[in-house]
Amino acid sequence: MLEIRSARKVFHRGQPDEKVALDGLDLKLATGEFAVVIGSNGAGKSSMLNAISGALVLDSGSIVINGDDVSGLPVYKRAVRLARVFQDPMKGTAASMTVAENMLLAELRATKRTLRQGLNVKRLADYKERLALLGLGLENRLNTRVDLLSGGQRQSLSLIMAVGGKPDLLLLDEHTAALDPRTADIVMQATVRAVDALKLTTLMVTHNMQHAVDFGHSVVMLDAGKVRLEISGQEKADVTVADLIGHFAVKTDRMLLAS
Ligand SMILES: Nc1ncnc2c1ncn2[C@@H]1O[C@H](COP(=O)(O)OP(=O)(O)OP(=O)(O)O)[C@@H](O)[C@H]1O
Repeated sequence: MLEIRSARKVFHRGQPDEKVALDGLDLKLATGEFAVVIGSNGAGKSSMLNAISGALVLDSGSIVINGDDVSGLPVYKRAVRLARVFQDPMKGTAASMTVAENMLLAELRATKRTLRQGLNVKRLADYKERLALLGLGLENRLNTRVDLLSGGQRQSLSLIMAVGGKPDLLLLDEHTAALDPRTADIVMQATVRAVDALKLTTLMVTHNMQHAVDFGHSVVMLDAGKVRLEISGQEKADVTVADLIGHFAVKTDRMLLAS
């Protein structure tokens, strides 16, 4: 369960370039809910994810995960409970380590164990099985350094590492945006399988309206640091790309009228 309560963040307060990134944002996600977050550039999507992960300290408001207020916790303490996959395939993995070593690191981080428990036969078999589900041949590259993988393979590995520890919350930050369409599709299918199988509470930010239509239980549209629209249930099942784009268009019309 995730609750964002009246989150507010202003950058460069009182200066000519003041920016209100989060303007009293409220959002509630039930355990196991998969919400897709959309919104125009500057709407506050990244700021919201950063506020959840602890990378951004709120001016006011709170972040509650499974009933615990984590607002005062630093990034590394929240990292035990949540996992994040970034747009940049370089961000989620350690380049100079092998695929297997990266998976071990992710496992140890999630289970709070020490590095003394190394790569054993059982672990390697488990990693192989999990990687095989991606259909990218990564299961045969356990000893390959990650910087030798393609962007798509690397991003897929980031996803597998992120979900391996069954986090309380999964944050997907435009995680398929830098991939070619076929690889993006593979990563999205793997995402949906993992989220469904592990019943992960998930927030996925995307600019891809087809993904917003096709995936998730709900769509949340941010605008100017607030939730502008929430669609779930039958309404979500029936929504089209044109409907979603229409909501962006209303804003544009409003802006034109105001100018
Ligand atoms: N570190 C920062 N310093 C100053 N302003 C910032 C900073 N981070 C974000 N902002 C501003 O806060 C607002 C929200 O930005 P944010 O990056 O959260 O939007 P976004 O919805 O993720 O946009 P995009 O789709 O372009 O990634 C914008 O006006 C942005 O310029």
